[in-house]
Amino acid sequence: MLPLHNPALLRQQALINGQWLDADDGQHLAVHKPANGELIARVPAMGQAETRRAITAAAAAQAQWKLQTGKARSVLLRRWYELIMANQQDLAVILTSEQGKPLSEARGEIAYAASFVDWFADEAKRGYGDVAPSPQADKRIVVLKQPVGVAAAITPWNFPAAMITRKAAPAFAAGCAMVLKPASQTPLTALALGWLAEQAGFPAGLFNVLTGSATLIGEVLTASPLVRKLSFTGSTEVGRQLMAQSAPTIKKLSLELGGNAPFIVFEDADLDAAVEGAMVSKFRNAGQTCVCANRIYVQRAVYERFAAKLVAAVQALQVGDGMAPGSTQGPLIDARAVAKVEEHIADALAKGGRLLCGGQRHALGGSFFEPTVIADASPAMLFAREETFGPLAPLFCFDDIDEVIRAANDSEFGLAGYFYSRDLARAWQVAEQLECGMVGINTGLISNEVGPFGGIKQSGLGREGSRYGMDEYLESKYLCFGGL
Ligand SMILES: NC(=O)C1=CN([C@@H]2O[C@H](COP(=O)(O)OP(=O)(O)OC[C@H]3O[C@@H](n4cnc5c(N)ncnc54)[C@H](OP(=O)(O)O)[C@@H]3O)[C@@H](O)[C@H]2O)C=CC1
Ligand SMILES: O=C(O)CCCC(=O)O
Repeated sequence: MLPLHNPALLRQQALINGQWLDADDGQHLAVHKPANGELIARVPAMGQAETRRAITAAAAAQAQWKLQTGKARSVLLRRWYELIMANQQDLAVILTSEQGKPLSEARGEIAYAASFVDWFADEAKRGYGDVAPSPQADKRIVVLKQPVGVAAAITPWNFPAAMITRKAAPAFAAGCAMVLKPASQTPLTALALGWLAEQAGFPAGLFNVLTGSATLIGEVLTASPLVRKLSFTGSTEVGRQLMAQSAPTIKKLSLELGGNAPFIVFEDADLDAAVEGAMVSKFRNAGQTCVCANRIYVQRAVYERFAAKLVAAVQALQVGDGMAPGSTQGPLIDARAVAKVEEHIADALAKGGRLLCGGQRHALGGSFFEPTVIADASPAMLFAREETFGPLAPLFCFDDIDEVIRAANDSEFGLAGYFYSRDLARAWQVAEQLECGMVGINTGLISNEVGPFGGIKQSGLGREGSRYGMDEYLESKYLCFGGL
């Protein structure tokens, strides 16, 4: 039993058209605690028929929802926000139990998730169009913003709350309905958010949460002509596949995919601040974040000093069950994640990497892993190309700015990049030249509801959060008034 003030938040049925349901065939998925493998709950393994019903319900709900004023939609979103924050502790307990991150981080994620609902409760009132000056005297040109229709969302396990609200809140604000398929490892936070939306007064069918087979649900969502928008956060491989599956129905797409963020420390940087930034960027959520620093480049003059300071900070991390007081790094999500970190470490050590700390599975067993730092990293190593998605910080050494920019941009990914420098001219130069959608300058934490989150190259399409986030759920309709 989870220690919840409100046990009703622990839902073990899926939400379709305002009803809490089991799968048609009664099949379930088990949800386990990554910290110790304990069974927490079972959720329905929904399939194709249930997905079709959810889409039909969403289409019916959307036909009414789009007629509401932005102000009316804003009121419901604000209620949802308030309920999420009122239940912050319970939601964090559910999140930590199924995902593993420390409870303090989970509380932070719930507040972060809620911030998108708060933000888009305001934006709901601002679906402005345009009036363009006409090139002909007898015409007037007006652009209306209209909701795209039914939106589907497929979300990952690493941020089980925030990746949902970052999609759902702008969708509802814009006048769309949603069918959500959360990650199978973390469905409970999603279902709890669905229940709170219901408590907030969302009409039946507006927000449907389907747990179950990714391929079966994904196939129906992408094939359906009623679904006009798909927003996905997850691996580049699955994103590419969903993009192909969405091609026959030409859906509007938002894809927030993998990253391989460079984190650059110039010799004029405030080294203590850079270490602090590297810690938050690299080790937040045990390194399982798409915007995590994956390659840390340090200028030669400060390389060893930075390395020593980073190792001291890493050795102060407390690995443990996320529910245990004082834990600052929980377990990795599963054995596959541990195997990937091990593969990257073994590869680096075989190619001349120098292990400064960590490097092993943690004595706690299961999927706990020691936070690790490897020096003398080189471009031949796997982490130079692939995201590790774990608590491994590789340190590359560089001499000059052109060399480091070339190295940083030598990636198929382009999500986030970070650098530390006190030189203003250099800051502009590097910020402009890094090939990525987001740049942290003298900070390792760029995520908030106000900044546009998203990548370039194979890191994806579109932007989430911010004043741009609602555009992803809106179409522009051009009206040409003639004969005036
Ligand atoms: N950009 C990011 O934020 C994330 C990046 N990743 C990267 O991806 C790697 C693998 O993680 P993983 O969890 O496997 O990521 P996936 O991309 O496989 O999973 C993300 C979501 O997509 C769903 N999904 C998986 N396959 C399909 C499919 N064929 N059709 C429709 N939906 C699908 C998953 O469902 P289900 O859980 O049911 O399989 C989940 O809801 C990580 O190591 C990391 O490198 C992972 C998560 C987030
Ligand atoms: O890793 C991700 O999938 C999303 C990034 C979390 C954040 O918003 O910072």
